[in-house]
Amino acid sequence: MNPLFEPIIEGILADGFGVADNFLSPNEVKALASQLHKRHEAGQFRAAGIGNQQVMVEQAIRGDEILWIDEATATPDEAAFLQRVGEFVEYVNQTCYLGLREFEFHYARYPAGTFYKRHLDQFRSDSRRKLSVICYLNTDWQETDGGQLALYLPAPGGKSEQQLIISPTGGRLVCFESGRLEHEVLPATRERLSITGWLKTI
Ligand SMILES: O=C(O)CCC(=O)C(=O)O
Ligand SMILES: [Fe+2]
Repeated sequence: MNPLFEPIIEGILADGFGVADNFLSPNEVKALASQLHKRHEAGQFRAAGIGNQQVMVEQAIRGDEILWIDEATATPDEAAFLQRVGEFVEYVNQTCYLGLREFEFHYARYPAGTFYKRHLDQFRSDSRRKLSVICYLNTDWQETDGGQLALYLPAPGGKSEQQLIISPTGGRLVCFESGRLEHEVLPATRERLSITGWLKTI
């Protein structure tokens, strides 16, 4: 049993989502946030898209900028992050038989005031996306900073759905079934940083 990964798996099996508060250490959070900022200052980020919409339409839906993390150009800290994700994938495959084969991750930077409206992560009809993973890189995040992840949990038996609110606290990892849980990023009053990705089948 892996004490870091097991609670995430148990959460996914029981509730459709799992949370681990110390997936990254405070030092790892700081190192990755600083590399995110360096890459952002170097002009490597692009406005995130949602398909073939116009930019104005897209900004009304999501306001983050992203940069895909490429193994070939990864810094040692980024490589260490991907390595831990790889170990998690292996663990999921041993315990859940989801048949995960690949993963893809990007940095996301939400400038103050931006958000991502309610959506499902398989919107591009990429049904290979099985699990969505988000890891937050925010040091000293306060309740009043906003920017929470809202998960919409379908209630069984036609009862009304439940909204679950999760703060983007540094080091915290959230994982949920991509095709099942609608979710939303609420507006934040300060810059909000994360690494987001998908664990996929072939
Ligand atoms: O950053 C988050 O909390 C969620 C991001 C998200 O939903 C996405 O990138 O698809
Ligand atoms: Fe999403």
